[in-house]
Amino acid sequence: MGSEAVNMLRLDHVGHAFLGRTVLDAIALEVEAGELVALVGPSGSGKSTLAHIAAGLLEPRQGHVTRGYRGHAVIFQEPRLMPWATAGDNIAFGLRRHHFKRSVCRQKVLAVADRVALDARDLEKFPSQLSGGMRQRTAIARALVAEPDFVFFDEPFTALDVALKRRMQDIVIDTVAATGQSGLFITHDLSEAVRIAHRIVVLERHGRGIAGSRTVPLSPGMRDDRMVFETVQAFLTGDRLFAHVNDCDERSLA
Ligand SMILES: Nc1ncnc2c1ncn2[C@@H]1O[C@H](COP(=O)(O)OP(=O)(O)OP(=O)(O)O)[C@@H](O)[C@H]1O
Repeated sequence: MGSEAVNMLRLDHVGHAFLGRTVLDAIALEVEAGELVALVGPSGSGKSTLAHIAAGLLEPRQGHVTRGYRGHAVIFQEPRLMPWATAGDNIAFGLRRHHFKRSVCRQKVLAVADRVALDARDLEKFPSQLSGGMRQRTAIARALVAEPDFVFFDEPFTALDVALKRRMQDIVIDTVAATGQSGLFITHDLSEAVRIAHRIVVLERHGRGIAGSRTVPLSPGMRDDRMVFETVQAFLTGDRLFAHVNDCDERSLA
């Protein structure tokens, strides 16, 4: 990123506590235009809390959040679709603030559905008639339909199987490359972070602060499986910053 890069998101001295227990302390974080930053750390280290504060869903106890983007969307781990509306209407909900003509809405819904591999018949179905992956693709389409210039991803693919997870990651990689969108991607999966992000920010072992960050070599679309595997191994075995990333994660204890 050049020196002229614009901050799309900036957190200064952000702190938060729940029930008197400090979860985040003196957090400083920046995301530049066109940059996808992955935030990793063990379970309970405060990743979601940080993302929610950054997205304005939670007011921090201390510090400031500065947002340089025009519009953002949030994609959660669960699709959070309206069960009474079809997939097409759920996606169109993402356009509710824009007051487009019906025909324009329809065009935009079809175009974004195509990007996430949902066809016209899928769009007529209700969430209960869709598979888990289709529901999550619908949620992604709803987030992207209004073409936000910043997206918050809160562990969006954790519940998906490996093949589907990959496909979703490819959609994120392609969208960021094609639109110049920026984003903050929360994940506990270092391989996912290495595959999709420009830069990885690591939270401290017991949360609270940021331990450091690393730029991932090559642009996301250029990384093959071998490169991702070798980079993850190098981070885990040769870089102290990542020494605790897999610790204390209840998902790895199953
Ligand atoms: N609403 C809440 N009330 C009280 N404590 C909370 C609340 N939300 C989160 N916490 C606590 O704050 C800490 C950080 O939680 P957070 O969900 O941000 O971590 P995380 O890194 O995203 O974890 P995971 O990877 O398991 O989702 C945890 O100890 C959690 O129990």
